[in-house]
Amino acid sequence: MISSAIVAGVPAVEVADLTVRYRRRVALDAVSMRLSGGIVGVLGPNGAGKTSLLSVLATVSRPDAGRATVHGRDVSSAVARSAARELIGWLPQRFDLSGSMTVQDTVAYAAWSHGVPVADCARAAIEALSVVDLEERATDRVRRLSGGQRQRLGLAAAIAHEPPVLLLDEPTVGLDPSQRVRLRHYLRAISTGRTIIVATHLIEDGAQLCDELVVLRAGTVAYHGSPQALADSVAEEGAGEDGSGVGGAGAPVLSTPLERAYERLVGSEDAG
Ligand SMILES: Nc1ncnc2c1ncn2[C@@H]1O[C@H](COP(=O)(O)OP(=O)(O)OP(=O)(O)O)[C@@H](O)[C@H]1O
Repeated sequence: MISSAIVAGVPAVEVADLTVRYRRRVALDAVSMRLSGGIVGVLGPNGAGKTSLLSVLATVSRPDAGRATVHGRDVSSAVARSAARELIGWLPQRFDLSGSMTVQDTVAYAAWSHGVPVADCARAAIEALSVVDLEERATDRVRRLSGGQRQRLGLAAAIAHEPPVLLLDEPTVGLDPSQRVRLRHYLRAISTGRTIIVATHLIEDGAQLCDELVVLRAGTVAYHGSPQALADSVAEEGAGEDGSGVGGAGAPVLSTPLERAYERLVGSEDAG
């Protein structure tokens, strides 16, 4: 499905003046961006608008104004939405899995619900499970998996129909450090030819996983560019420091230029 969806010159994701409101609260305020390939980290503190952005792209919610397209398909138009859905893999922040289903059936069902022919679903499930090293658990009931394994199962379910665009909302939350490293490794392994958008409040994800960063602050784009360029924006100012941190007594220790640049953009509320 990846290659057939990609049209030369059409960005994988395009968002123009996207606005999302919840009553009077503005969650996204005329946000615009174009994304084409690689792993994009959408960073920002709590309430910055990350989930609101991903929910619109995932066709889960509709914007109040503006437009969003995935490989040219308008995700907010009733007509184009179902076509867009087949191009998108979506791993929400919280998801329910039936504990009584087997691991393989869970992924096969996800594949079928995204347009994979019934005859191909079992194979698609095993392929997706092998990406996240869960193929040996294929016949186990979901209830027997650990939290980290469930997260990997969620990822397998999101990629089983081989979507060109993956939307992952806080995929590393709740994982221990070694599981976070493992999940990032899986994401890197499947990133070729895809656009993977990872909403996270962990600057560590941005530094270790992402090719590109979009930093949201109060529903607006505070930064869009490479992690390196963001880090460079404060690196020179840090000359003379030993790199061990900033701030006085009681201030958080921010040890890398990227952390310091991010902190400068979003304030001390959440530096990862
Ligand atoms: N269903 C809702 N009803 C009312 N307000 C909401 C709703 N969902 C989100 N909001 C508000 O919209 C703003 C953006 O929320 P959103 O969940 O998109 O941010 P976020 O960056 O994903 O935050 P977090 O890191 O906490 O998940 C916040 O002020 C939030 O309180």
